[in-house]
Amino acid sequence: MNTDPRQSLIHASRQFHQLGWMAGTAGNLSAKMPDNSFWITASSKQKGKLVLEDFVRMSLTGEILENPSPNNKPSAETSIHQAIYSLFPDANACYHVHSVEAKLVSNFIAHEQLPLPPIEMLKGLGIWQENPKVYMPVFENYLEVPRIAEDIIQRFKTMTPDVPALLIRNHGVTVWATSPEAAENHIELVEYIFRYIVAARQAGLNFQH
Ligand SMILES: CSC[C@@H](O)[C@@H](O)C(=O)COP(=O)(O)O
Ligand SMILES: [Zn+2]
Repeated sequence: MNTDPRQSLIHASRQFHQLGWMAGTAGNLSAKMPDNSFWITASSKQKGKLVLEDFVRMSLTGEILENPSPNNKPSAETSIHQAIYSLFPDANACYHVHSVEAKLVSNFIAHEQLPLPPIEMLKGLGIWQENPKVYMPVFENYLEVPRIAEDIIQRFKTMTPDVPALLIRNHGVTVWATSPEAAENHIELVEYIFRYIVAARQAGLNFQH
């Protein structure tokens, strides 16, 4: 990460908005600067129309370091981005979107792990086994977002997720990666996988591990 990532975040946000994954003000994106601070979308901005002023630069411990517009507040879900950066030091970008499919698949299981289909796309998420049996962690959704962040920290202290992604039930997906471009790729891959899971269920296919 050598430069201001905001243009990459604006580009990704517009793409995701057009795909229906960041409808209205839904979702939030962040990416780190070389000094380990991170730019994150300001809360309640329309995600199809972001401009450079619609971001806040934060420290990893949650202080506002730079705010181009006095009315900006950091994303309501900043604590989740902080949790990801503290757990995964190689993560330089963290993207969170709200697709219909992410919400649907989070309801296909009652427990904490969603089985993923053994499809080729998993390679893009770092899974190179034949017929892999891998899962995506699912967290409960709470109105109080720091409670979700705390659950993420507690669970990932004792287990490493199979893929760099997590679902929040009835809410959306969060991915992390070494760069904004890689995070955009991860979002596209997990959303493809969610669409596949929904379609497989409609077709009566069962790939439970
Ligand atoms: C459309 S409301 C969605 C919010 O509650 C939240 O889940 C979200 O993703 C966006 O919150 P924000 O504070 O704008 O980053
Ligand atoms: Zn959200």
